[in-house]
Amino acid sequence: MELELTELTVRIKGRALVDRLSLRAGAGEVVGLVGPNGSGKSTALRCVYGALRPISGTVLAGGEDLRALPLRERARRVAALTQDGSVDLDFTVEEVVALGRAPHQRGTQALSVREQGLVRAAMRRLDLLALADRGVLTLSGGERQRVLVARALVQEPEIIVLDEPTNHLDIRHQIELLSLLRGTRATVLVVLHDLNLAAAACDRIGVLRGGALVAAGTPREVLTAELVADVFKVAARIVPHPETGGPQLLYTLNPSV
Ligand SMILES: Nc1ncnc2c1ncn2[C@@H]1O[C@H](COP(=O)(O)OP(=O)(O)OP(=O)(O)O)[C@@H](O)[C@H]1O
Repeated sequence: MELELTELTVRIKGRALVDRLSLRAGAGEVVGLVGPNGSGKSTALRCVYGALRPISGTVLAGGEDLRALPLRERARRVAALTQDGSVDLDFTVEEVVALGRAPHQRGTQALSVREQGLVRAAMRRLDLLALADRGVLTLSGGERQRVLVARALVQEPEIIVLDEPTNHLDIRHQIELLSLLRGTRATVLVVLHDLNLAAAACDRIGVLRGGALVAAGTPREVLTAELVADVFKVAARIVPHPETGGPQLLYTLNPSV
């Protein structure tokens, strides 16, 4: 399902945190949102999953204004993995993953056999089967993050938005998560800080600075040494990945900082 942000603006106390942002993710595309700290990435995502109301602009999912949809319908279409997606109650891993079915259920009905299969499959994909009966409050940060990703998959959304989902994950699980996002049929909008992972995982990338989109296109079009120096204030050499040909950034530490 296509996701389209049009002229999205969020203003707080006269300051535009997001400034006329227009960005489109075609059905099944993985689109990355990158930018320095405070550039408005999380704020833009909050508008998509409905936690924040922009002062102007629209978020269309499959051509329909998300804000006009009933909450349940919105939850069926869009799954969000947020920065503040903590789990406060001491449910087990399996119970939290199963909560992903909530938007599809009526009342307190038990999960169907198919739904139980979805929960098991998501736990398997996120390497959680061995933790199924553990209380989520006892998990490490990375394990908990994987539980939240599994819950989002179980929701079977058309669109997944994720705010720095690789936070807390070791390198194996970062790569597995991004591979999984590439493998899902859902449309993905993902905020990433690691530009090399963004280059590898995304069909297209949007770059935010001061709330405004300053570049958008394929990783190869967007991730140039000039843009990285201009937006991130970092000198990087861009080399082609030996297997994929995609851009990879090499940095040199600056000992005088
Ligand atoms: N409720 C608020 N009131 C005032 N300023 C806010 C509020 N929420 C966010 N901001 C400011 O808006 C700007 C954008 O914040 P946002 O969290 O969207 O940035 P980000 O690009 O996701 O940053 P990071 O990479 O650090 O996660 C920041 O300067 C932030 O301090």
